[in-house]
This record gives sequence, C-alpha cells and structure tokens, in this order.
Amino acid sequence: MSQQSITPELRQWVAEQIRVGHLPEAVIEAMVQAGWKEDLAASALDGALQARRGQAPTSAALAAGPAGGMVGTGVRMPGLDLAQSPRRVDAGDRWVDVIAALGLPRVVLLGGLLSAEECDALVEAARPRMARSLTVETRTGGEELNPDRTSHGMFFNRGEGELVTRIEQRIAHLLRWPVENGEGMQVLQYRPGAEYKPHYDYFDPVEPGTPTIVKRGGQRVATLLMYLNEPTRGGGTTFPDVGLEVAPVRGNAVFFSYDRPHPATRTLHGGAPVIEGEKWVATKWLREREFV
Ligand SMILES: O=C(O)CCC(=O)C(=O)O
Ligand SMILES: [Fe+2]
Repeated sequence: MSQQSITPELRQWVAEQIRVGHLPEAVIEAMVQAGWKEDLAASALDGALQARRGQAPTSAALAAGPAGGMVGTGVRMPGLDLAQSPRRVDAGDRWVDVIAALGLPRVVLLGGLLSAEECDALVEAARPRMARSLTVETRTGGEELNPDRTSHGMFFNRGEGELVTRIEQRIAHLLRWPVENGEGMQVLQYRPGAEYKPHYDYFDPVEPGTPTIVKRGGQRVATLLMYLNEPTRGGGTTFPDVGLEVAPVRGNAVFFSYDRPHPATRTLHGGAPVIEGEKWVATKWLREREFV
C-alpha cells in the first residue's frame, strides 16, 4: 500500500464502524493495524463524521434550540440549554445571564461569565507571557506569524492553576462539554490599531496540514470568547455574514458553534481594530473529542 487513497469501500466501512458505535480512536487504530497510514485513517474518519452531520441544519431547526444536546443531524454539540428561554443559566459555581441568541450562525451572548476580579487576575497572569500572536498554519500543521492577526497572545495549559481550572470547569458545566475536549485557554491583547481579520476557527478540511492537526481531538466545533476588559472605542467582535458586532464588555462572553467545518455555518468572525484603549480577551476552543 504505497499509494494509499480513501476508496468508497473504506469510506463505507468507516461510516459503518461509527454508526454501530465504535469510538473514533478505535476506528483509527483498527485502520492503522490493517496497514493504513494514520493521516489517511484520520481524514477518512473525519470525512465519515462530516457526512454524518449531513447538510447544515435549517435556520428554523437551529432557532428551535439545537446547540447543546443533539443537533438536528444527531451529532452532539457543545452549547447551552435554551429550550425554555431562561434568563440565566447555571454554570456550576455561578449563574450566567443570557443576553441574546441567534440561530444561524449559532451565537449566544452571555453576561457575567467571569467576575471583574477573575478578569483582572487572568490579565495579570498572562501579561508577562505575551508574544506576537501566531496562528495554526493549516498548510503544514505548524504555527506562523500572520499579518491578519496583529494582537499579542499566550496559551495557558489546561488545568494550569486554580483560577484557570475553576474557569474551565465553569465553561464545561455551562456548555455541557467535557473539560478534556477543550484546548488550553488563549489570552489575546490588542493595542490601538491591532485587529484580527475575519476568519473561521475550524481547520479548513482542504488544507494538507489539517489531518495532522485534527489527530489531537478532532475538529474544533465551538468557540467561547471572554472579554477581560473594555477598550474605549473599537475592538468589537464582528460576524460579517450577519452584520453582527458584539461589544467587548468585561466579564461577558460570546459563544458560537459550527457543527461542520464549512462556511455554511456562517461563523466567519473577526476582532475589529481597537481605536482607543486596549482590548484583552480569553478564547476557549472546543474540540469534538479529548484534546491531548
Ligand atoms: O478578539 C476577537 O474579538 C476575536 C478573537 C478570535 O476570533 C479568536 O481568538 O479566534
Ligand atoms: Fe476566531
């Protein structure tokens, strides 16, 4: 098997394994045992999982409250239980306000996720570790400086210290998604003029580096962006497909999810340039499976 490719038979076999309930890791392991390269096994698996998600749910189905629990297509997704339009949602050690929700893209604005003290403590813990932001380079799977992203940033390890652990547990409770499926929390600092041009957070399936990246926990399926301070002007989070701009308010957060790595999710978003003051945010990306 020198020139391996994903045949229809392989695709069908993978889909069947997933359908009968085998864990994705076990399916990859079985393919590797049978002589398939791990990269190829991972992309065959992702193809099968994507196919299972089927077409993008209709906006009506999404508006009915798909995020959290089962999506219309039957794949579990992170999200809040908003079925009865609650004013506040229990996040374990704190109640969080639901400010607004949108069906497509799936976006939920949250108030009071973090206390002012927690925001300040995160900024101070991150400050000495800030460096010019890199983005994951999907062509190679490595990291590189990106001119579209002029913020500075750092990553906490998952479970790094009491504060980070507490916030991660709160997020897991709120979004009903295992702590283990989360990447380490990222903190970004934008000075005046800095921005993050519109982009998708999922890894583009057509890029050759993506199979390597998604070996660690599968695709990204959701983002939680937490505002740690308030720039005086500018610095909103924009969703250009729907003309939405979220104001950065300290302690608030914007959640959005994407049940497949496709622009049909309408999750194109960016950090608008800061005009006056500084902007600090923390980002939590959620993966399909355990992120190791
Ligand atoms: O700073 C923002 O508002 C957006 C940040 C973002 O899109 C990201 O960290 O992926
Ligand atoms: Fe983003």
